[in-house]
Amino acid sequence: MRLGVHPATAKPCQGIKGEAALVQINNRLEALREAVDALRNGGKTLAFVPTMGALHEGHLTLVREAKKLADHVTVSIFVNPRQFGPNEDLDAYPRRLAADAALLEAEGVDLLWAPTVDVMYPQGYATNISVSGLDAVLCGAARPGHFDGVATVVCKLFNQVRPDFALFGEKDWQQLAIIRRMARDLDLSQPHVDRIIGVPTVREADGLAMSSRNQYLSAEEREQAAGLNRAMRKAIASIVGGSSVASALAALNDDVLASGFKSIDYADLRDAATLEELTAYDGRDARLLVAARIGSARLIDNMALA
Ligand SMILES: Nc1ncnc2c1ncn2[C@@H]1O[C@H](COP(=O)(O)OP(=O)(O)OP(=O)(O)O)[C@@H](O)[C@H]1O
Ligand SMILES: CC(C)(CO)[C@@H](O)C(=O)[O-]
Ligand code: BAL
Repeated sequence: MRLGVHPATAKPCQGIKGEAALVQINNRLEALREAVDALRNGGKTLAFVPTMGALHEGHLTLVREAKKLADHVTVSIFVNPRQFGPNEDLDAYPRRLAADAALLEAEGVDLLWAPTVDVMYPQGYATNISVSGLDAVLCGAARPGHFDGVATVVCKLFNQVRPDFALFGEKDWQQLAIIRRMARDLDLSQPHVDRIIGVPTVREADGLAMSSRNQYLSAEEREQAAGLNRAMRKAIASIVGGSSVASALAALNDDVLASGFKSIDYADLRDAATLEELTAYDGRDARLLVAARIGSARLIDNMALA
């Protein structure tokens, strides 16, 4: 297969076997618009998977689900500076556009949008989207401004790509809740909030949630990192089995630290939709959400209670 890289034009090209190749647009918004119009021609539907690249099976699962939902699939790769804090890993974040494009082409993705920072935030850019309330807890508390950056870039990406469906991983549960809230509050129609689809977390064989940031782990840390999900499953079993939430979370803290993590940002039981903190489990749709640091990585995970 051969990639069709078209920074300045939106015309699809043919792969060497005659199949439509991935069209990659690195820059021009006008070219993106033309490519999107071409895909939508004749009433065809479009599903969109926004990413920051360094693609793994979690991302590719979103792509495969997207293909089931719509005629065409667009993926974006953009490491969004506005969602990184001043001391976070913006510079270290893995970037490997060519390898990512090859993976997407092999999955039959139609269009890859990989804008530069200047295209996304040109000189004079001044607008911020803030989803208040949902962004004050969990990762929002630990990473001030992070979800403003996410909401802002996702809103821009939605306007650029104008998809019928957008797919996000449940691994980033709070992000998904915030994006749905934004889509509802702003009356977005492309996509409509009901077409923002959450895809269950894809895990390694030992339970670790796949994440681009797992690459920061040494071999020893990678083994230890499995302790996070193990401790979560134990805590869930103990809450569902009747233990108090406080005692289950205290044991989870101990277990996660004992497995090699150096600190825990949060470990909470929360209402799955409102993210309200739950001090007792009353049978509602609840999630256990955890963020913890190991080596130079900050890993997150969440699971349903039932
Ligand atoms: N293990 C996974 N299972 C399902 N979806 C995932 C998984 N990992 C990431 N995603 C989803 O892929 C999309 C793009 O995520 P992103 O590019 O930030 O990757 P990531 O692996 O989450 O990276 P990070 O290390 O920044 O958390 C998001 O919707 C995210 O929730
Ligand atoms: C949704 C997203 C692509 C916005 O930059 C990012 O937060 C991510 O990859 O989860
Ligand atoms: N997948 C979450 C993006 C971030 O941590 O910035």
